[in-house]
Amino acid sequence: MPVATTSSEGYFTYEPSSPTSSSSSCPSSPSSSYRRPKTSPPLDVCVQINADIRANPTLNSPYFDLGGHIMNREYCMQNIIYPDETHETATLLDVGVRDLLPAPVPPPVPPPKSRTFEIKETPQKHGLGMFAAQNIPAGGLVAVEHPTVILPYVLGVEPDCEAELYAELLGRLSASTAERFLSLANCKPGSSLKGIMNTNAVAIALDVPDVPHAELSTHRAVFLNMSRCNHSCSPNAAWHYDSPSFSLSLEALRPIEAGEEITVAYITTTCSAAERSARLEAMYNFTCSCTICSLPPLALAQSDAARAELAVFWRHSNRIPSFEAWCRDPRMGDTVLIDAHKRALDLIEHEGLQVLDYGKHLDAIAMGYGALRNVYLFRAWMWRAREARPLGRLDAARVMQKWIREPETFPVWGWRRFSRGPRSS
Ligand SMILES: C[S@@+](CC[C@H](N)C(=O)[O-])C[C@H]1O[C@@H](n2cnc3c(N)ncnc32)[C@H](O)[C@@H]1O
Repeated sequence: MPVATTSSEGYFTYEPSSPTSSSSSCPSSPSSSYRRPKTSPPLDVCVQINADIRANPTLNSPYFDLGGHIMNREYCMQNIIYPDETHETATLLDVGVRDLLPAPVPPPVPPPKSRTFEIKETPQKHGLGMFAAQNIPAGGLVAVEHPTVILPYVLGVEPDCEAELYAELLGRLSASTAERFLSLANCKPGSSLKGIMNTNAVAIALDVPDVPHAELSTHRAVFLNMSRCNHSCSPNAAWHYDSPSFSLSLEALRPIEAGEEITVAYITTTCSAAERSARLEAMYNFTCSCTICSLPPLALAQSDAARAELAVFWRHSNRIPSFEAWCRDPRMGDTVLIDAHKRALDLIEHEGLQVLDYGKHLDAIAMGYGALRNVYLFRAWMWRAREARPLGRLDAARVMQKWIREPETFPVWGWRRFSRGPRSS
């Protein structure tokens, strides 16, 4: 069993303990576990990390307290063994999280039947990237993959310990997998394994125990293929993590042509180009040269304005009424809600931001026409909403198909009773 060395300085120590010290429900290799520190980090470290974590909406942890958090951690390293043994995952997890991993790990979502992507050099010298090997329709599955390495979002150890833990984690992978891992990009050359982890990590949510000072559900996962996706501020694909099958899927947000680069968004795409640039520089050490960021100044300012408008779309309850309020209120125009969603769709399509609630706007427009009992437009927009569903979601597609055939079975059919609009049924 690999044994980690003990750090004598700093606010954390970790020591190997018996591999049988905690039971695992997950099929796995022997584990090594590390107890947590006896002391808290310096106050300034706590204050900074607490502020960052509390302010990060993705982490959903507004009361995060680093001191309490790390005192309650007991990390363990363990490999996940898959039924078909075609993949390996080395994990560094809090034992409470490890015990909640799916057992047995099911196979991932079935991968596409034919080769959908290839990894090759990008013409813009962004290193390697993922490219479509065939035409992929909107909602199509590009790839599906188990993670190779998983670790907590916040690893409460001092830098020396961290480097040792990463090295040990890598040592748990086979030589060929470790070699592929080491060939991944590193945006902070010189920072070795930590740099590779941070450059390539995808945030995934794992189940965490419901206890005080629980581990954050957000974890960092590195993938050998998916982590090759480069960033775009108008991405044509998005990652989806499926917790039960322990796999990450990559789905097309709009049609992708054979040979086109497959891109995802590393950061929030609705902030201004200047903000995006600052974040990408700080986190990934590159200047974005995507089609949007390369626009001339006037067009870039218009893009910023469009994105700012989209960012607050759902927050403007005074400007955009709720569906129920619109259905009840005869003083509101028949198309006020529909027009607002159509405007958002136009902005999304212009900006290439299908990553933002594209399907939700289509659903809302179809719902609006359903409430107005406009059979023709209801069918047309429900068709578009159905087409925008990821291809694998067969249940949703079937239900929508039924509504298209029999509009009066749509749950909110005719809810806006005082409509003066066209009524075709
Ligand atoms: C997760 S890796 C992506 C794959 C990487 N290109 C490779 O060769 O493995 C992230 C790194 O790719 C590069 N990169 C990604 N998107 C980029 C973009 N839009 N413009 C320039 N470089 C980019 C940056 O060096 C970044 O640190």
